[in-house]
Amino acid sequence: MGRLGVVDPSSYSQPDLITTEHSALNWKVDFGATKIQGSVLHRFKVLTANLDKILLDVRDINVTNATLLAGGTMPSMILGQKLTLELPSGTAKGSLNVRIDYETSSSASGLQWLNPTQTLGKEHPYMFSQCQAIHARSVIPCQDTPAVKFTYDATVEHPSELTALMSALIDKKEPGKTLFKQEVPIPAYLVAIAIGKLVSRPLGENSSVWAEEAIVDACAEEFSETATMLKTASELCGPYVWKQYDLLVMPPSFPFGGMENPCLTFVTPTLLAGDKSLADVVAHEIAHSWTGNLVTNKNFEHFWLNEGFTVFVESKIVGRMQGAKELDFKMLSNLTDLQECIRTQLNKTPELTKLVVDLSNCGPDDAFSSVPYIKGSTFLRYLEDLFGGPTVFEPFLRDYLKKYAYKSIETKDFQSALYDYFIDTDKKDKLSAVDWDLWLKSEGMPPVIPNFDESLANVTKELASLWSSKSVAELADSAEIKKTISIHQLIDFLGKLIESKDIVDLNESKINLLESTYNLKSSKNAEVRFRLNRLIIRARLIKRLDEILEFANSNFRMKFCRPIYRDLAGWPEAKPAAIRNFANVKDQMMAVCSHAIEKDLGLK
Ligand SMILES: CC/C=C\C/C=C\C[C@@H](O)/C=C/C=C/C=C\[C@@H](O)CCCC(=O)O
Ligand SMILES: [Zn+2]
Repeated sequence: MGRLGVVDPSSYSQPDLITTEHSALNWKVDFGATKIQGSVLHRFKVLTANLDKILLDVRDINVTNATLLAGGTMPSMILGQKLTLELPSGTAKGSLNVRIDYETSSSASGLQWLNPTQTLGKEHPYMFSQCQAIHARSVIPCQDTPAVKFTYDATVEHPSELTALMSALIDKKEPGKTLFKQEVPIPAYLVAIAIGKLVSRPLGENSSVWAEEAIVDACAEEFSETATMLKTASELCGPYVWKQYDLLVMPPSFPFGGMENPCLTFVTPTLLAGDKSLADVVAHEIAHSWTGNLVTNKNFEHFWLNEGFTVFVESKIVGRMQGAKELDFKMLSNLTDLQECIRTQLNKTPELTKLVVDLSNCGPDDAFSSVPYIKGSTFLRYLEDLFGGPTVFEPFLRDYLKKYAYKSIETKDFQSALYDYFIDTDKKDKLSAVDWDLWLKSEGMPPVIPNFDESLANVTKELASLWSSKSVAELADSAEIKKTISIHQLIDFLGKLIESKDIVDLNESKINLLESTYNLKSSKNAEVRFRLNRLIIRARLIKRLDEILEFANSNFRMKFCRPIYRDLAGWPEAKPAAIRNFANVKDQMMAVCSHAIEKDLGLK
């Protein structure tokens, strides 16, 4: 790929020379052709005199016409990975409007189209977008870089029996046409749309949950803590500027746990555990309303500024609601997952275990892992402890968020915020204690593990060591395994067991004992089912392969299906069936997911 731009290696669009201020979208959503047809009218601000061309990011977009509205001649276009709009010589600094007529491809990487049979209601089609990191360019010819933030409005024509939602406020609703407005500037990756047979239930004053009718009441119950989470987050981070906070519970093919689309978080239905135990993903997405959506990474090399901060705030929300021990347990549990990710997903690309990565020759989707999330939040907790704990660090966090709200920043901006805040205080000696290079540039696990409260994690550590070191007969006699543990401890314990180097007697009887001891067979919790399936694979129980594949087909959240396929790829007896299964279902996956699994299965 090479280093394309100084500001963002993943974009052609030269945000140092020109920036988008506002985009007006006019879309006809064609479910028959699985395409969006229409136009975008960009209002650009030209930052340099005599700019000769505008470069926009595009992927699989068919541009039919482009018009410079503010004088000048018709630009010519060269389509490819970049759309070049040539400007008349002598173009001055200032405002410039360009309208582009276009249609998306039916295989646009940022869109998914479901036919009625793939929905719960089975009667109506559904479509949705997922633009992070750089898929907005398959939906809109645009400056697809988080260095550029713009407001947008949209007029969307769609089948009148369906509801259209966007990452914006609804401005007007007519039969078959919905108008939207996002008045807070956002990066292109936060433009989002979903259209389906959707209904809503209220969650709070400015908050509702949307889903298909069959599950909407269960969703309202599962996410009933949303308003409390929002309030807690605002107390921590400052005023909530987006006016509305809605959740949309997506079809199972949604590839992520949640996506922080402004005004309308998208969440996976795999959070519906029936006991609110997985609702911390909502706390995470709410936290993004500040960390990520208001203060945004300038490019995806600094993704930890979005995700590390978000996990840090998420864990504080959880801590405020469930107590300090739960907070620390969550941070420690995350470290178990990070260990697994470094050992498996990133074992051939250790450079991607750095907090700040080099994306000159790597697409953001390929670099994605839990490192920015967990190493990033561990770094912030380390800094919090170093500077004197939450009473000192939380006021700094608010100051940082206020200082960079509405901006796009790099890691050095965070460094300077920390220096500016503490340099004239009695904490200034702590600034020189931070080994920035060690934290930002070294590979592997975090260089320092903070002093977390280990009381909840010790229980799971002991259980994992018991289950890995004892035989089935010894375990059956042990009183230890009969002790009650929380659902979060169960998830963490299973994760630790997966991470155990040796598991004595890992066979059918041990899996049976595990299942009966913790009622795993009846568990609706996707995190539990995911880990259990991985243990069944590790136990090489070939007769349970159908069950494993059934789980892999029940949702296409990459966090779950990728490790399952990776594990199956390492099991020669099961690999052919895994490949066959993948071939049967891959068309139901988003491109980001099917491409990743092709790699996991060694098909690419
Ligand atoms: C260092 C990595 C650089 C760039 C990666 C950025 C984006 C990659 C892309 O694949 C999109 C990611 C979107 C993530 C959305 C939500 C996550 O928080 C979900 C985490 C996993 C899960 O819970 O399912
Ligand atoms: Zn996130």
